Formats: sequence, structure tokens, C-alpha cells
Amino acid sequence: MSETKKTDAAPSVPPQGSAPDEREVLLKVQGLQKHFPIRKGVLQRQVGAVKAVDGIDFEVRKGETLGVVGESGCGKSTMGRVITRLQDPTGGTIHFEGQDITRLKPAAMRPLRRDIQMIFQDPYGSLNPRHTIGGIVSAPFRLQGVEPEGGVKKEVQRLLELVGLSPEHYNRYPHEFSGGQRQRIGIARALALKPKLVVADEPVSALDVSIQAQVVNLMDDLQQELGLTYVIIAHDLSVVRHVSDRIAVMYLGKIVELADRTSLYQAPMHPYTKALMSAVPVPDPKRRGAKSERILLKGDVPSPISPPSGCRFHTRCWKATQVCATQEPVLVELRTGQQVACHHPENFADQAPQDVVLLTAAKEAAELVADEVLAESAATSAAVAAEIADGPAAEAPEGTVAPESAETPETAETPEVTEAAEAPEATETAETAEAPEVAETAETAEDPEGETPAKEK
Ligand SMILES: Nc1ncnc2c1ncn2[C@@H]1O[C@H](COP(=O)(O)OP(=O)(O)OP(=O)(O)O)[C@@H](O)[C@H]1O
Repeated sequence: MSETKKTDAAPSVPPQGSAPDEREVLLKVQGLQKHFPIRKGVLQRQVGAVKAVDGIDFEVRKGETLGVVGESGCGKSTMGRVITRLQDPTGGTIHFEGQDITRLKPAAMRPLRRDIQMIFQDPYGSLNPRHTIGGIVSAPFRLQGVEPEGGVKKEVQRLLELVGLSPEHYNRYPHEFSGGQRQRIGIARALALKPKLVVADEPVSALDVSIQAQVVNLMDDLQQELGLTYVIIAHDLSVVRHVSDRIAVMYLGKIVELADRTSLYQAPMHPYTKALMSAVPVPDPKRRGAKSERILLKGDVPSPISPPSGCRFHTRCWKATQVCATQEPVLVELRTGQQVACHHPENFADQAPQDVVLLTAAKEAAELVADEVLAESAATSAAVAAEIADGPAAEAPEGTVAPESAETPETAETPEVTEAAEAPEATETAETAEAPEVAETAETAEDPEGETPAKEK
């Protein structure tokens, strides 16, 4: 996608978070779950469940754009459908403007449908081919029994102009329009009732790359003009990069990182975020460097029917140690405005520094990560850990595992890490020296050949 309007500077590690957002909370989601039952047999007994969304928390403030990214199947669309109450949640709560809408019946939800609208991915499938554009865009007025000032036709023509189409298109049919124009029609329909919250599910992924930026820019302009609040769902970061104030990264039904855009881009903390970011093409060859080394994630996202234990990403993570397989990391705010669920975050002090032996899966995953990336990852994490250890202790908020002192293991590891950055193969020695007893245990469990690798820290 080409450049869109908002820009972000890209120096190294960001300052310790940005000022807290004072805007009023429009949407608040707590512990949200959506499990689809799997039924079998004549009696249709439930034998399992697809845990599409499995306990997520976030807020969206008035006027902001929250981007939601993650690979296919991680539960983004389900989350979008549940927060707009097109589907019922299995657990958790959804508050809109302070009102609990989690269990509202369709009749009670009806007036709220004006305030919460959705834009769909497929501009071909989401417009009825037998209806004229006028009929499609005016549908919300009919369904809600609203008579706009000046009449429906005039208002629809105004909406068409607002999204960059000609009012003369009123009597035309969807097949007469390109993909980008159809998505504009979808946007006009979503805006008809002046909603407060618009959830856009992959609004541009079905469009040509050259058209994507136009549509995203249109959404951005409309946000300024109409004071809209957006949740924009996308499968990669390039779409949401320039329009989001904050970004939530989802993996297998969970949010693994939630941060303001600047922090996320300058210093991603979850290895999965880092992998997603390495997949975003850098258009300017001058800005390519070690960072353009791709992190290739092995295999597909595991099944949401039986997600991996502990951290769900541990089966594909090149940093995974034993604790990752046994303990689910909690989403905590490690820097102001940057929440992450990881035992061994990037660009921050290790949260489980005593756990140093890589899992077998991590060894395999590391084979797909370029040495430069591993080295850079180790170096930046060590540098930030050292910076934090030297700086004011107040940086780590309550509830986070902050480095205890300059003598903490992660600081002690810093020299080896720097060494590892230069010569990744040297890490084996470092690990044996640091935690021989852990290495022994893990070796027996994970590595029958006795080929225990060191954690890249
Ligand atoms: N109605 C349903 N019944 C059963 N399983 C479902 C249903 N809808 C979604 N799922 C499953 O829930 C998981 C999450 O799906 P979802 O469409 O939310 O993911 P996604 O991240 O939006 O992926 P994509 O980008 O491919 O749309 C998937 O494993 C999917 O198969």
C-alpha cells in the first residue's frame, strides 16, 4: 500500500510511552470470549469448541482509531462481529458509552445499531447486485424508520458525494462499479445514520494495492470531518500503520500486544509483533538494512480448538523457553501505553530471566530467523534492559516484573548478549555458564541428543 496521510517518525527506542489519552472511552471490552461449539452425533452433543476469541480486553476512545492485526484465523473478524453484536459473545462484557450491551436482545439493540456500524471486507459480496446504489445506501434509513432532512434521495446523494462518488450514480447498479468504488458505496451506507463507532473488517484487502491507500485516506478524512471512532481490522500492519492511533496484535484468540502506534513501530515488544513487522515491505531502498531481514514464522497458526499451553505463540517463537510452555503470560503494561503478554519481550528487560533454556520448537523457529535479526533482537533487548536498570526504577508500572537492580540476571547477561550479537554461535557457552542446573533438566526433557541451545538474550 502506498503512503497514507498520517506519518510516523522512526528513530530507535521510543521515549517511555506517550501521554495518557484523556478522551472519553466509547467502547470497553473485558474478558471477551467467543467459542463456537463443535457438535457430533445424532444427539448433537458438544465435543469441543473453536476458541475464536478467548478472553480479550481493550478500550476504544472517542475519535481514535484502533487497528487490530493478526494472521488469518486469529479471531479478528469474530471479535469485530461480537463487538458490533452481530454475534453473541460466549463470555466477558462489552460496554458502549458506559452501557452494558453484552446481552441486549435484538429489540433493545436496534436503536444502538445507528451508533455502531460495520464495513465489510468484500465490496462485491456485501452489496446486493439487484438493488440500485440509491436503494443500497438508503437501506439504513428504511430499516431504522429515519426520514433525513431534505428527504432520503437528497441525503443519499450527499453521502455519495461525501465518499467521492457522483450523485448521478444513484440509479446505477453495483456491477457498474470498480472494487474501490464499491467499497466507497459500502462506506456511504455505513455512515448514513451518522454512527459513533465504525468497525471496518479488512476494508481494503480485496482491493488493488493502488486503490487501498485511496480508500484508507477517505476513511481518515471522514473521521476528521465526522468525528468518527474506528476499529480497523487488517491481516497485516501495512494497512493500519498510518491510520491507527493504537494497534492491537492478536494471536490465536488473544491480544499479545496493545500499544500506541509509535511505540509499536519503534520498539515492538512481542516477538510475534516483530515477526509481523518484518513482513511489512519497506518501499524506500535507503531505509532497508538489517531490519529488512524477514522473520519467517514456521507453519500455520495452531488450531483454536486446542491452543498450545502457556503462551500460545511458544510453538512458533524463537525465544520460547520452558516457562512459555507452562505459564500463560498476562497482558501487562511494561511501558506507558504499551501492553504486552510475553515472558521474553523484545526491547525490554526479560520477564523470566532465570528461564534460559530454549525449547526444541524455538530451535526450529530460530532456523527461520536470520542471524542478523537474532543478533539485533538480543542487542536491542539488552540495551533497553541496561537502560532501564540504569534509569529511574519508576518506569516499570505496578504489576510488572521489573528488573530488581543493576545486578539482575538480565543485566548480568548483557556482555554475553552483546557478544552474541556479534557471534550468535557463542551463546552456547554463555548459557552453560549461567544456568547449568536448568540446562540439565531441560536437556533431559527437551533434547535427548544433549544439543541444548542457548536462549538468545
Ligand atoms: N461460525 C463459525 N463456526 C465455527 N467456527 C468459526 C465460525 N466463525 C469463525 N470460526 C473459526 O474461528 C476462528 C477465527 O475466525 P475469524 O474469521 O474470526 O479469524 P480472522 O482472524 O478474522 O481470519 P480471516 O482474516 O481469515 O478472516 C477460525 O478458526 C474460524 O474457523
